[in-house]
Amino acid sequence: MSLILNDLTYSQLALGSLILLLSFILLRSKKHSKLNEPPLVPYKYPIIGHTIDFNKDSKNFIKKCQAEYGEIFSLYVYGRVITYVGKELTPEVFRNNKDFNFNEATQETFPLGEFLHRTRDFFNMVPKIVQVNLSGELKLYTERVQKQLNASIDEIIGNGKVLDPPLPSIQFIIAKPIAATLVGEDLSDDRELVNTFAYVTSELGQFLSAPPTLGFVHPSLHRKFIVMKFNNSLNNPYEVHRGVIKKRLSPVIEKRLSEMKRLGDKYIPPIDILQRYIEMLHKDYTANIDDIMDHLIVTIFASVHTTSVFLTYCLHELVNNPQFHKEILEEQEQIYSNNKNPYYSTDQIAKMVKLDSFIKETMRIHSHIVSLQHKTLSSYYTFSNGYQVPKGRFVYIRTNEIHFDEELQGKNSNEFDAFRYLNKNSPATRVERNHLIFGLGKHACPGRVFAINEIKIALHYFLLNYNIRAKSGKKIEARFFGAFESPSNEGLIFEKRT
Ligand code: HEM
Repeated sequence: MSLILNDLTYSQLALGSLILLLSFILLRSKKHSKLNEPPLVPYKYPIIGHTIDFNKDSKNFIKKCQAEYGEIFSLYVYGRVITYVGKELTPEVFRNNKDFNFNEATQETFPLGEFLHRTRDFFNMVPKIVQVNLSGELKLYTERVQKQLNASIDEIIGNGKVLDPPLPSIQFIIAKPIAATLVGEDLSDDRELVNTFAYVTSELGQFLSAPPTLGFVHPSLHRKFIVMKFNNSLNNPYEVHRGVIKKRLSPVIEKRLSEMKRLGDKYIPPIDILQRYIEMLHKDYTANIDDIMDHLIVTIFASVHTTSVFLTYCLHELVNNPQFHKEILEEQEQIYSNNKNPYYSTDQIAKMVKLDSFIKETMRIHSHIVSLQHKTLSSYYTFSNGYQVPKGRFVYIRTNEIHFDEELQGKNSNEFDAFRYLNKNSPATRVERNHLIFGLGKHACPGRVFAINEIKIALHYFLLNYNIRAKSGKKIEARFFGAFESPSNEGLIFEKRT
């Protein structure tokens, strides 16, 4: 027994030494770069670098580094040198989309392409379809979204309820109208399918979440580990959800293709995003069902969780800031009483300007400390201030700093001002260098018009129908995991207004 233990200790020691050696080699090779790199903030512990300080209190740590090193600096986190840029250099990262790429960097933490066994450019048509056929044709979907939001709010909250925690219920509420838009209203009545739309992203995220400690050995190992976990675990929630989507959609896709073939020009195509994907991906009315399904899955990943998180933050800020409640509610009541139809038109929704400003302000104050990671693709890139980053370098944006910068945001940037954007020609859908929640530049979120529209309608109904308060009676604070912000689990009480 003691011999076995000794053997084990020896192998652990050997592995430990190997990790140390590899890490030193990697670190030394980085020090020998000939480029004029941004300052690497000094750190106490080799290998670990800034990982602990960064995770313990990202906000203050980044603030301290900014105060000392200014616009651009690098940290050594989980075995990787990462460069962080502030408000001056951020537009350069977005503008130079041949030098920096968001998707390439995201693939390291969430390698969706590898999960689905697809090449990098397989999903290239998704942003265009979302931009042109969803956000660009909002009028086609706006009634449907209202109808389904009404139905899901009624189903989940009805005459009043405590949502504790609120996010899972909000995910369901948001998923139903998105399902109606992506695959049609008939399928959006299928509870199991809507559950899949609602929870596939968050359940997969939880299943794969692990601190990237393997990065201390080699930066690429974490990605390899999660791909292995994704492919080899028996309890991967994705497989269950994919099964549900396949079972429901296969017959629908097959039926549509056969009718398209049979009826030719006389075929009246259903209005939904599934139809757009079928039209783009079929050849002579034959299509690989998995190809179509995976495009849809990528669209679900991009849309449901993001929208649900921000709607939840909006509810929290409504509760946290009662001083704005009366004015916002009055706007909703006025729009409601002026409406002669069962549903609002997009023009009427555009008149909810106070609500729009409130949503944009909520998005401003709820940004991750650093985010919008980009991978450097060119052999090196020289910033306008002369600093250079090598190929492969991850560059993060200091989003929170930008979102609270007084020069960019105006007075009292630390306070919540629901009407900060009112009469400023700055709607929530606009991407600007001082508001990065939807990114910036060529790859800025193409779904933002749809998302803001959905959040607005949901809040409009919530405000008209419920008094909302925190279960604890206290201010609701978001949670932070390192630099990553997530909505509080604090319960919300919805009381039906009479
Ligand atoms: C509040 C909700 C949402 C937020 C906060 C959000 C945020 C973002 C961000 C930060 C990006 C990256 C932008 C960049 O690289 O500069 C992005 C990209 C994208 N989003 Fe959204 N998004 C939301 C909702 C949606 C919805 C509803 C859809 C679709 C129905 C969608 C589809 C996409 C797609 C396809 C991309 C990739 C764009 C590209 O690579 O060119 N998003 N989103």
